[in-house]
Amino acid sequence: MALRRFLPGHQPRGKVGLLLVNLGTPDAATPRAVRRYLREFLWDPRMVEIPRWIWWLILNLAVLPLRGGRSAQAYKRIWTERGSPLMAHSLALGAALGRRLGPNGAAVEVAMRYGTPSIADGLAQLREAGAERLVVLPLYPQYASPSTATVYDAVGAELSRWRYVPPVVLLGDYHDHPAYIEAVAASIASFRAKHGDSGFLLFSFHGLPEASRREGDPYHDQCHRTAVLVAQSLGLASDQWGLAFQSRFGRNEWLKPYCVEYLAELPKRGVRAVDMVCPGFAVDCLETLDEIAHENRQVFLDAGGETYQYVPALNAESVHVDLMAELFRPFLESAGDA
Ligand SMILES: C=CC1=C(C)c2cc3[nH]c(cc4nc(cc5[nH]c(cc1n2)c(C)c5CCC(=O)O)C(CCC(=O)O)=C4C)c(C)c3C=C
Ligand SMILES: [Fe+2]
Ligand SMILES: [Fe+2]
Repeated sequence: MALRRFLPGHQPRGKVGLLLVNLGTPDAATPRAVRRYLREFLWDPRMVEIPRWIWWLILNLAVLPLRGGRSAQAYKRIWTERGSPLMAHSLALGAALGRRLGPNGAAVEVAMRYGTPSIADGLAQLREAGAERLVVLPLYPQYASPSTATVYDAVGAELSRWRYVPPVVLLGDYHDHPAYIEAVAASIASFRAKHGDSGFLLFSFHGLPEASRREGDPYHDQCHRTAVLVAQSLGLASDQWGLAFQSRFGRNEWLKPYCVEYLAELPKRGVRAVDMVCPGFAVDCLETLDEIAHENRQVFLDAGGETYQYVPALNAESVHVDLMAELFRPFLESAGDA
């Protein structure tokens, strides 16, 4: 699909519609709702790149029956009065950004790549709000095909059904954007000022199959770059921080080191206290609140660790709203609004 883009030096004026897109999450912490969510999410060809018929069999005969119940238990542990944390934090971030940028002539909507509110709904809401230009931001600081690019697929598929497609900008990663690095560093510094500094900071990023790195996905390198820049900004020496990848899925090799193995090794190196941070997750979700803050804590303590703290994601904190506003600023300015 050819998207009409804003042209340099020829920016159309008028209201801009900003769409924040996150992954999606089950609408209840029940095996049925979790299976429905996983079926849509894991059937995306960018998620699992093996022949479709083989994957169909594995997904429907093994993954969904086995994982539905287990994941539902995990979701139950983190569920809130406002539903799934990923949804609650994403909506709160979108609302706060809307309050911040509304006076600049921007409408803000939040959509999920899988489930609801859908990308189709989000784009339609922006059109209803009178947006004459659209800017889409996948809420993933580091680019990966199964996270960032699949958002582009879905936006393109929806707009291919529109008669009039306004100018659209698809934003990419912001893994080394100074405002992002500053926001992550500030959030770690303020957490440590409040709760104490464990002396070692472990950055944990969602994993990807190792094959995707060989095939040119920049995700691995972008995660490293983010961690180096944040560590530099905090003035950390090389023995005061590390990087690992979590959430391995299936039996194939994924990006290494694996977070659980890294944590189990740390006490053997004499590191018995660790602060965990997951800057690849814009908002807290199952992967941070359950896997990192809960399950991996036990891994570290069982291996001889003593202190384990999790630094929350940026969520809807004002530092995150500032960051989002900064990423969108060039598009507001182009309309003479900011
Ligand atoms: C099938 C393999 C998976 C790939 C590849 C993958 C990439 C990927 N995912 C995120 C962000 C999130 N993933 C989340 C959950 C999650 N991810 C997978 C699998 C792959 N992800 C599964 C099976 C699950 C569900 C968890 C479970 O059942 O145990 C989440 C949290 C969702 C929530 O509801 O809270 C996020 C966020 C990225 C950024 C990414 C590529 C880099
Ligand atoms: Fe994932
Ligand atoms: Fe996980």
